[in-house]
Amino acid sequence: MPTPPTLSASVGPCRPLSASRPNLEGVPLPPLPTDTARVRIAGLRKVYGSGERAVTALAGIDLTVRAGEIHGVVGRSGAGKSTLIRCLTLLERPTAGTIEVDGVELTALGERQLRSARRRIGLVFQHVNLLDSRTIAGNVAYPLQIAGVGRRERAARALELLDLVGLADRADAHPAQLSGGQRQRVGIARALAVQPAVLLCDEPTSALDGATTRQILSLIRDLRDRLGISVLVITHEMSVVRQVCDTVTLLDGGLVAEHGPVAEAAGRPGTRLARALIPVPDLPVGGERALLDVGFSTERTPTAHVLRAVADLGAAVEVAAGTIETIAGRQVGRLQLDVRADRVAVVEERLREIGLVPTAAGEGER
Ligand SMILES: Nc1ncnc2c1ncn2[C@@H]1O[C@H](COP(=O)(O)OP(=O)(O)OP(=O)(O)O)[C@@H](O)[C@H]1O
Repeated sequence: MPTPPTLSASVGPCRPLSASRPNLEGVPLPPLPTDTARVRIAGLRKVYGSGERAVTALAGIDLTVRAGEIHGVVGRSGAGKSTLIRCLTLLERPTAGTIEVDGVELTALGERQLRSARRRIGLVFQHVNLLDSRTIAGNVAYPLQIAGVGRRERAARALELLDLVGLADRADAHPAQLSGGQRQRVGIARALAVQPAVLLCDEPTSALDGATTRQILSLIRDLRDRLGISVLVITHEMSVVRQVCDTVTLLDGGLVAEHGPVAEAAGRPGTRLARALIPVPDLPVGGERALLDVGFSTERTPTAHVLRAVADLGAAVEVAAGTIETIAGRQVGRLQLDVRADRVAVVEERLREIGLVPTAAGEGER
C-alpha cells in the first residue's frame, strides 16, 4: 500500500487518517494487512413481509471485501442490491446471517452501539444531499459536529478533506454553486470525515456524464490507494466495474450468481458477467450462417494467437463484431464469429485446440 497522507481527520484526537484504525473505544489499532476482510457477510437473508405475502429479497449471501479492495456489486433490477445496502448499514435488520465490518459484528449490536459502529461505513449516494444553508466546508464538517468534534478542529479537518478531493479552493462556496461532479466530491469528503473503514457507494456516478464519471471513479481509486480504504460499489453500470473495481459480485434473485476478480470474471467464456463486462452488439443470424461467441483472456491465450487462429480458419469465418478491453493490466476480449453453418463443428474444434471455449451467440447465459 502506498505511503499514507498525513490527513488528520478522525473522530477523537487528531491522528493520520489512514494509519489509524480506531476501534469502537477510539484506541488506535495497527494497520490491517491487505488480505484482511473489512466486510464479511455470511448467510445473509432478508425476507420482507410474512406468510403468503413474503418476498425473499436476499436468499443467503456470502460476500467479503478485503482491506484496500474495491468491490462491485451488480445485478438487474430486483436482484437485491438496495436490500443489501440497507442490511449492511443495519437500516434494515436481516432475517438471518451476519455482517461484520472492520472486525465488528454489526448484527450482534443493539441500537445504541450501532450508532457509533455505523461510523465504520461512509455512505456515498447517487444524489448528494447537501445542506444549502452551509458552505461546502460546513457540510463536510457536519458529521464531525454530530460526533462532538470541536469547532476549530472540525474546520481544519474539513479543509484537509476538501483538499483530498481537490476542492480546497471551494471551501467557502455554497452547494448551489457547484457542478454535479463537485457535489459528489463533497459527498465523498463528507463520507470520509468520520474516518470509515469502508466506503459504501450506491450508484455513485449514475447521475453524472461520462467525463465526470471517469473523474469520480479515478478519485475513488486514488483515495483507496492513499488511504487504504475498502470500497463497496453498488451499480448497474458495467463500465463502472471495468474502470474502478478489483473484484465483482453478480446478484441474481437474491443470490450470488458469480463473483471473482474483474479481469478473471470478464475472461470466463460464456458467463453472464463476461458477456456484460465485455459487450458486443447483438447481430442477426440465420440461414446458412451461425454466430459463435468466443471470449478470451491474455492470461490463457494471447490476443495475437486468437486473431491468428481466426485468420487461419479462412473464408468460412468472418469476424462480425469484437471488443478488447484491458482490465487490471490483462487483455480480455470477445469476438462474434460469423461461420458458415456447415463449418461450425470444424471451427469450434480448432478454437478449442488453442484453449478457447466457443459458445453459440445469444445462447442461454450460464
Ligand atoms: N420494503 C419492501 N417490501 C417488500 N418487498 C420489497 C421491499 N423492498 C424490496 N422488496 C423486494 O425485494 C426484491 C429485491 O429488491 P431490491 O430493491 O433490493 O432490488 P435492487 O436490485 O436494488 O433493484 P433496483 O436496481 O431496481 O433498485 C424485489 O423483489 C423487491 O420487490
